[in-house]
Amino acid sequence: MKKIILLGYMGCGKSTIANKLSKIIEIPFVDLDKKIEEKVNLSINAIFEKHGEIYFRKLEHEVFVELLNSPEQLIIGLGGGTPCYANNHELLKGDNVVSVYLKASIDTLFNRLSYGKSKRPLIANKSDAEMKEFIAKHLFDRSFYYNQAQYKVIVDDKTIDQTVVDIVAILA
Ligand SMILES: Nc1ncnc2c1ncn2[C@@H]1O[C@H](COP(=O)(O)OP(=O)(O)OP(=O)(O)O)[C@@H](O)[C@H]1O
Ligand SMILES: O=C(O)C1=C[C@@H](O)[C@@H](O)[C@H](O)C1
Ligand SMILES: [Mg+2]
Repeated sequence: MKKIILLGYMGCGKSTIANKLSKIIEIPFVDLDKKIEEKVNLSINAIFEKHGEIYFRKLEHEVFVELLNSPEQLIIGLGGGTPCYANNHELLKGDNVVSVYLKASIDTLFNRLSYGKSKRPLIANKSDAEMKEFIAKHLFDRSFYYNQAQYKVIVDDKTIDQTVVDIVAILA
């Protein structure tokens, strides 16, 4: 059974969209960030603080591969950086997955990330101007990896339901 993978920059809506999609198509949703937190019993913030980003990226790769190898059909919501490390982008192209990039503009990401940024260690301490500049550069650097997904859905100006409908159409 194919795994459905949702990917994209922090705040593009992976968790929100995957939760809704999961209810509609009745396939369980696993959030990779949550799975990592459960595995080591630490928040993502604490993992970055205590062990650093390199440790986090190794763990992220391990947990991603474990999920891909699990026997159940799953929707997997990746972390914002997952495709960009440890050759994880190669795993987006396999026959055993359907991968969907939720593509959001810099403005959409900035608006969505302005709420609750303290939980996202990469932007937690940035001012609004710094954050916008950071998102623009970071998104540019990451786009190559995100574009390795098999499908792309533009999420700007769409409601959660509209984006879910677009993904259901891809899966049909
Ligand atoms: N149309 C929309 N589609 C998806 N999310 C939306 C939409 N409008 C607003 N949001 C909000 O955007 C915010 C970011 O969404 P979410 O946390 O699902 O992103 P994410 O991609 O999982 O981020 P992260 O990579 O940090 O886990 C949430 O507060 C969500 O409610
Ligand atoms: O974009 C990123 O690199 C990250 C996104 C989050 O989902 C978490 O996986 C973590 O905060 C790193
Ligand atoms: Mg999320």
